Order: sequence, then structure tokens, then C-alpha cells
Amino acid sequence: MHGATYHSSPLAAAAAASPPRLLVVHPGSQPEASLQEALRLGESYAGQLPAHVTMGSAARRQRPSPATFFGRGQVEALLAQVHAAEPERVFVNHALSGVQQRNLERALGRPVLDRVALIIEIFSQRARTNEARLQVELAQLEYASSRLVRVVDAASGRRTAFGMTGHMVEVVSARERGRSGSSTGGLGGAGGQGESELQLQRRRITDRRRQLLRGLEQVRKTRAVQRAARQRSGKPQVAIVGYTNAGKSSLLEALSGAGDVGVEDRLFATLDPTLRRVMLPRSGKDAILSDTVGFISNLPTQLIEAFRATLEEVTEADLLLHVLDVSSPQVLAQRQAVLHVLRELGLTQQQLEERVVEVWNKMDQLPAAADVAAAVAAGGAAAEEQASDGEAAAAGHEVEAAADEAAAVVVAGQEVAAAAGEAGAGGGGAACTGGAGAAEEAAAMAAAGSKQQQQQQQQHGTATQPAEQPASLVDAAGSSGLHAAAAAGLLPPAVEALLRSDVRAASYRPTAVATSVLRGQGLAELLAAVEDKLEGLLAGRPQLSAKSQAPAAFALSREVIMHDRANLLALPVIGTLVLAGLFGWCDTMLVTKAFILYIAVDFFWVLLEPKAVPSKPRIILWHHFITFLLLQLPLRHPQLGLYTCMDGLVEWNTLLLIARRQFPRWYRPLNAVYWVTFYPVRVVLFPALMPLFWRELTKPGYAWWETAAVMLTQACLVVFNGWFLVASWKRRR
Ligand SMILES: Nc1nc2c(ncn2[C@@H]2O[C@H](COP(=O)(O)OP(=O)(O)OP(=O)(O)O)[C@@H](O)[C@H]2O)c(=O)[nH]1
Ligand SMILES: [Mg+2]
Repeated sequence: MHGATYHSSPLAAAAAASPPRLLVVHPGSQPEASLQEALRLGESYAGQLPAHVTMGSAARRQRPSPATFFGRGQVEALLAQVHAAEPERVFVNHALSGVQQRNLERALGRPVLDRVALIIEIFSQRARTNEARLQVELAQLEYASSRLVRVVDAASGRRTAFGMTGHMVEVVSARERGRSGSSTGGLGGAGGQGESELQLQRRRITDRRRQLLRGLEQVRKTRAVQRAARQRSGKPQVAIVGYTNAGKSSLLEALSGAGDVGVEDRLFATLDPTLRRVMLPRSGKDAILSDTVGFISNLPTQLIEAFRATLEEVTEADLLLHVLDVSSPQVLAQRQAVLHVLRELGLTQQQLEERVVEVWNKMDQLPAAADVAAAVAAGGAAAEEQASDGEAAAAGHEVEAAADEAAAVVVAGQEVAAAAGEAGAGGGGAACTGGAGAAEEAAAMAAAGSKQQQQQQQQHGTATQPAEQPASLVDAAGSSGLHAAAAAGLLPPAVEALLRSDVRAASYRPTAVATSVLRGQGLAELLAAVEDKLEGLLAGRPQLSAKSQAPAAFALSREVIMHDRANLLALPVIGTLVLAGLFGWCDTMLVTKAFILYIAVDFFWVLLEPKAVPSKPRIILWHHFITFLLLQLPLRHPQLGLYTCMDGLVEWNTLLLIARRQFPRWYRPLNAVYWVTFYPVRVVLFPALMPLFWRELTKPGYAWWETAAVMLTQACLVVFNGWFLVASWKRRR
């Protein structure tokens, strides 16, 4: 029952074989845009645009009925619609409680899905890899278990409202009842078992959940190891995120040249992260880009939680490319939804502000796409000219506003290319000094060039692929072009709002690059902006900007860097004194005192600021305390000073350890010398000092407790070195 073979939800399997006919029921109180999205979700699930019915009016907002969500009259009307349309399933475009869902299923005689269930079912259909299937099943389980109690409490006690299919909870077994035409036949014969059946189901859920979590933990570990290996290669990691269907996979395909990422005009086409290498134009270095599952507003928390392993590619990335579909009137809400999910994933506001580049995609889909592109070309040229002339003060209002924006907005376009020859001098100059007037002029100039295409767009109801590839017109210098287009009234309200700084919250103004991925426009500018941003971001992380072999986890904190630097100064002094003491060039008592001073200062440093060491400050403190005790004896018996110097040799090895993480460029040679010195000093010399100490300390003149203290402390240091060796091995593996 809990065997190795995996069976995804039988409903999903059936749906994949022949997509079920769906009826979308839209509560009239919900906005029209929500209906459009519901239809797209329905289309993604059923493979065809579903029929829909709106219940209630937007004007009359009534409280949802706790029993059936819709009022009694509405349910009757809905039943009539269901009889007319004969759908296999009904999708209510709202969140439903377990009781509402079950009562509606009874009333309509059909399985009823709410928004969360539908999204989970779409995920279930799309899950291809083992990782995705595990994650989807976990989400299904969480969803099912959250309604288990309520459903059973409300039931007559004669039957449970859910069933089990093999090892898995059937999420909406009532759907299955509807499908089979039976009112009691939950999968696995769950009927009639009462409370004990409930307990059994609960236990099965818990067991399966535990199993899934174990499987996913393994997935996470594997992903973490793979990520660490990629980071070791020194290649920056860039994650593409965005609302579903915004064009993320298209962008990855376009930037990487790979044609196998999987672009589809349906919601949640992508579930699994796909990685591709992309060359950065200026440095010629590679970055790793990852495409991942799209987000949606009110993304079920079960899915966010379940997809954590996948979404860690996002949280661990150096940079995020946030793709926005500017052709959607809902672009602002979609942007907020994505930011909301990113925050739920644990990204802080500061990380969002620092690590995001926005991609304003589907520019070609704007109603006046050609004119916008022309205005942008004119504005961009103006900005360039303006920059080179140093005449910022003379610029028009719109251009000033653009300069205020931190964003760099770029559009390249074929129609723009046509206008560029003319606009380069005339249009550009006009935009520079004329603000909105110039934009109109530029738009008018471009209008002639783009007329033919506009006609095509009207004919086909959509933008068409241009015959020629566009030339890139504007570099990532300013958003004046789009501002000019906005001033000329060429932008839809949503894009205008995107541009306005009041919407782009004061502190949140990521660099933005306008693109039409479908037409290959704006991609060069995007890559340049990505490279700029990465350079800025990785400046403090040299192991990423320079190819090195340094381990990934070396994003050092300020505290560690300061402590390391102090040690890089102190340890060579101590090490040299130790060598001088060993060779007899310096009094061993002086060495001992210097050693004690160093250990004491470092002890208090770590005590007061535990973050000064990358890990395990407590062990470091114990180590220092024990060393401190050991060093007391040479103060009482100067003849033991030579042994102090022998112990002190270990500080050269410590110096190499610190240098290794502080100079990642030299990681390989430093690492080699570190290990060459590690074994003779820590593994051979330290234990070997034990019999030497014993021989010395059993001579007359030493108190028994002095012998015991030295032997004990030296033994502790031997154990510490052993632990250190094992920990290093583990880390390397
Ligand atoms: N007009 C136009 N369509 C685009 C553009 N970029 C992508 N598309 C189309 O948008 C649809 C969705 O593209 P995808 O790349 O699959 O979108 P996605 O963000 O990966 O979607 P999910 O994986 O479902 O979240 C496809 O039909 C693409 O051809 C663009 O710049 N302009
Ligand atoms: Mg995709």
C-alpha cells in the first residue's frame, strides 16, 4: 500500500487522459478580471475554454451562505445551468469551506472544485518529475487534511466524505462519487465506518505526509549540493520569477538559445526548475539562469509550502529577474502578488530592493505598441544625446522625471528601428527639449513606419512576428522614452501606473528593462542590465565575481571579515615568535606571554561577538579557555616553554585556514598548504606531545595536579583537532 510505485491522483490521471468538461461559476461580487483569470485557469485544466456562468450581481454584495456559499435560489438556478451545460465538474471561482464544497456537490450532483483545489489539480496534471509529484501530493494532502475534520463532523456519522486511494488521500472524493454516479461510493469504500475509519484515515495521512516530507528532504539536500557545486564554479545564479504566463520560459529560451525549455500559452506550463547557461556580454562570463513555477494571486499556501524545495532556487539566487506581462491590465496586482509570494518565501524587503531586475515583457502587445516603441526610441535617443551634451538642466519635464527614476527602461523595436534613422537626430532632439510635445512628434513619425504592422495587428487581433530582426536603439540609460510615451497618452493605464513613482514605492524601484521576448527585443539591454547589477551585487563576494574553487558558503559577514583581518595581522606575529622560540632565537617565556595575550584577546572577542567566527563559537571559546589553562604551566616552569612553542605551531595552520576564506582567488594553493600542514601539526604533533609532556611532568618538581592539568588539557586539544578533522571531511563531502 505504501510501496515504492507512485500513483498520482486518479482524478488527475483521468483528467490528463481526457480533460473533463468544466463549468466556471463566477460570483458576481468578484471583479471581472478575476473571471478572466478563472477562465484561463479553467482552460489550463480542461484543455479548452470552459463555459461560465455569473451568479449574483456585482452591485448586490451579499454575504456568502455558510452552508452552500450561494443562496438557495442561486443554487437552484445553478442546478438548471448545470443540467443545461452538463459539465463533468464545476469550478467555483472562490475559496470554499469544506462544508460549502460538500453541500454544493450534493446539490449539483457534480464534483465541485474551488480555486485552491483547481490550482492544485492543474499542478497535479502538469507534474512530470518525481520532485514535482511529491510536492503536489503533499499539497493535496495538506488541502485534504485541512477539510477532513469539518467534513466528518458535519456528516451523519454513517459515512465519511472522503476516501483513500491506495496510499493517498483522495482530495475531493465527492467528485469521484459524482463521476461514478454513486452518492456514497467514496474511493476505497470509505462509507459506513464512522469514527474508527476517520482515525484510520488520519493515521494514513500522517504516515504518508511523513513519507513525503522525507522524500522532499532528500530532494532539498540534492538540490543544495547541486547548487553549492554551481556556486563553487563561480557562476552567478539568476532566477527568473513572475506571474504565471508572463513569459518566463520564453525569456530563458531567448537568452540561452535553448529551444527546449517549454513555452506554452497556458497557466502553470512550468513546474520544475530548468537551468540554462547564459553568457554575459561584457565579461564573457557565464551566469546560470533558472526558470521556475509561475506565481498567481492567492497562490495556495499549501503549494508554497510544498514547493519549497523547488522555490529554494529562487531564494538562493544572486539575482532575480521578475518578468511582468505589461499587456495585462492586471499587471500591478500581478506584480504585488509575486512580491507577496517572494516575501512569503523569506526574502526581505532589502533583498527585494537590491536583488531584483524587472522585465516588462510583451511590449508588443500594447494597443499602440508601434507608437510606444517609436516614442521610446525618440526618448532614449534624447536621453543619450542629453547625457553626452551635459544639458540635463535643459531637459523637459518628462525627461527629468525619467532621470529621477532609478529604473532603466529600454525598448528596442523593429518599427523603432525604422524610425531610428530619422529620430536619431530630429526626434531625439525634439524629445530632449520638448517633453510631451516631442513624444507626440516622435510617435507621429513612427506611426507612418508602423502603419502596415498595425493593420496586421487589427486583422489578426494580435501582434505578428516582424520580418526583420530589430536593431537595439537604447541602452539601459533612462526611462525617458516610456515617460514620453506616457505623456503622449500611448500607454495603457496599468503601464502608466507602473511607471509612476508613487506606485513604484519610494524604496522599491528596481531596474526595469522593457522587452518583447517574442520578437527578441530588449534582450541585449536586459543582459547588460543584469551584468551591471551582478557586478554591483557580487563586488563584496569575490568568490563569485572571480572564478575560483572556494566553497559556496563563504558569504562572509562583516563581523567575520573584521575578526579574520585582525587574525591575519596577529597570527603571523605569533607564528614567527613560535618559530623563533623553537630555534632558540627568542626567549620562550616571551613567546608564552605573547601567546597567552593573543588567546585571551581572541577569547573575549568571540565571547562578546560570537558572529565573529563562521561557526561554532562555543567550541572556539572552550578551545581558547583550555589553551589558556595549558599555557599557565610554562609560566611556573619556564623549561616547559619549548612545548608551548611546539603547540603554537598550530597557529600557522589557523592562519592558512583564515587566509583560505579571505583570499578565494588563492583558494587552491592556500587550501593545499593548509592540508599539508594540518596533518603533521594537528594529527601527528599534538598527540605526540602527550608522551613528551608525560615524560617531563613525571620528573620531580611538578605537583600531581600540574601533571594532571597539562595531560588533561593537551588531551582536550587532541580531541578538538580530531573533531575539527572530521568536521572538515564532512564539509568537503
Ligand atoms: N506577444 C507576446 N507573447 C509572448 C511574449 N513572451 C512570451 N509570450 C507568450 O506568452 C505565453 C506564455 O509564455 P511562457 O514563456 O510559457 O510563460 P511562463 O511565464 O513560462 O508561463 P508558466 O510557465 O505557465 O508560468 C506563450 O504563448 C509565449 O509565446 C512577448 O514578448 N510577446
Ligand atoms: Mg514557463
